[in-house]
Amino acid sequence: MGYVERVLEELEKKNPGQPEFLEAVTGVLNSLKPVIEAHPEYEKAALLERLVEPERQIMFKVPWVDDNGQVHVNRGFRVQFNSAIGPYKGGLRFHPSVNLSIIKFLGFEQIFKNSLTTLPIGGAKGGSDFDPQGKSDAEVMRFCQSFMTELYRHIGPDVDVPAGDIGVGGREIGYLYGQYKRITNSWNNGVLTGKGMTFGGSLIRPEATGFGCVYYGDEVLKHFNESYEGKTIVMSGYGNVAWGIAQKATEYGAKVVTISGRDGYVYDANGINTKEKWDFLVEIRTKNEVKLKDYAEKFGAEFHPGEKPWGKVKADIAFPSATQNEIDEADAKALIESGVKYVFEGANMPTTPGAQKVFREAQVVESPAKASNAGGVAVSALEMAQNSMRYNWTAEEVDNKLKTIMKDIVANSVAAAKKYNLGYDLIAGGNIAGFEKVAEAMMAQGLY
Ligand SMILES: NC(=O)C1=CN([C@@H]2O[C@H](COP(=O)(O)OP(=O)(O)OC[C@H]3O[C@@H](n4cnc5c(N)ncnc54)[C@H](OP(=O)(O)O)[C@@H]3O)[C@@H](O)[C@H]2O)C=CC1
Ligand SMILES: O=C(O)CCC(=O)C(=O)O
Repeated sequence: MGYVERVLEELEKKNPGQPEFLEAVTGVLNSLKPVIEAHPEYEKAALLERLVEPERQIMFKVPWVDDNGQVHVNRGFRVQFNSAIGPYKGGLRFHPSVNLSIIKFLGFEQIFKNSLTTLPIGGAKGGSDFDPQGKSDAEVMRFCQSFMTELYRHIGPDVDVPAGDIGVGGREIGYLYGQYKRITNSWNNGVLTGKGMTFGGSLIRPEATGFGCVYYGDEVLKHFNESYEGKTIVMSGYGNVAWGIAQKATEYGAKVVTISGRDGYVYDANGINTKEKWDFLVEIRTKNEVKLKDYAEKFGAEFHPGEKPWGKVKADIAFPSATQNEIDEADAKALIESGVKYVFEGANMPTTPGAQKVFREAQVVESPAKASNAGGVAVSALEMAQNSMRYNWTAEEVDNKLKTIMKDIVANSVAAAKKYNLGYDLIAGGNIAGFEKVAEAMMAQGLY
């Protein structure tokens, strides 16, 4: 049994009931095998064992009161996974499915994603099983205040800098940051990223993950002498990530025809291609009374309740942008039959290992989420830089930096795969390029 297999076996024993975490680690470690073989010193230094164990895992209770005076208790998490290359950095997810396995998988992925950005940020993730959907603003505020009343002692501009993820957008970040400031009596270099533009937020951060994903795809398409012009895109989600993808892909000449949520998907044959439609996505996300089916009614599109968008319409490119494991083997086969040749991942780990195998065998080009959705955290790091400088860059300046970062991520991933004779393998290349920097930093910093 090789080093990687032994580490995976031990990991499985130590982490029962954490399928998402095991899935993420297995995917990464298997693709690192050529690197591990080339570096026998890693085994002696137990580098992989140290890499898969979070530096710190914090779990706490979050009591809050609803509008009727009823008290509820949710569970809060922050997993500070790896600080080898910078302060812990990663989003907070508020969603009923949140548990330790999901936060650990996201935190583990974040280590390599943050490394790929080339910026000095370590990996972390946090969140709660609180569901902001259906809650009033006042309830969301009280929950955020209670959550931060514990979290504040574990974060700081040089320690850990949280941001948003599913269920945590500008509103939640505002409430969390307000409570942080109240408790600490300090602006503390912004502490959270994704803040509002009037209190330290960076221009382009709301769009960054989606824009970055489209920029990443553009580089890949160029490699195959193709472009977005005239292509049809199927996409899941309608949130922060999907919103940015719809805008930028439209600007690049493609037509995005689907959005989706927990309750089904919408097919808009005319394309999700106007400011009015993009603004409506924000309304679905932020207003309890507006739902996906209202989009269909308002814009003359089709709503398909209870269904996923995969393989239902002819398309060239898929951007899964909702949640983990949302494309399984059957979905992958359906996507291939519908004509899809490229899958650019907006969501974290949206394809199951079985789906990845199907894509690989059919020579569908797939990006790993940690590379193609790194634009969000990259602009978060630019927000940290602007906050430290007490200065704001223009939207154009931030967007240009984002484009360069995404271009470099593709180039570095391709080069890493080439170095190990793996061909044009964006998944292995992304994992290897992200890992190499972290491994070097861990080896240089001694045992910790
Ligand atoms: N925000 C960011 O900057 C970044 C986000 N990501 C990843 O992108 C993905 C989307 O995040 P984001 O756009 O920020 O989140 P949002 O909360 O803004 O949107 C989430 C979207 O996903 C859908 N969704 C959530 N859970 C499910 C589910 N179980 N089944 C089907 N649809 C679901 C939501 O629909 P509904 O409301 O109906 O559930 C909604 O459309 C996540 O994987 C996140 O980790 C990655 C990098 C950065
Ligand atoms: O902006 C950030 O710090 C984190 C974004 C995020 O959660 C992610 O990249 O998955």
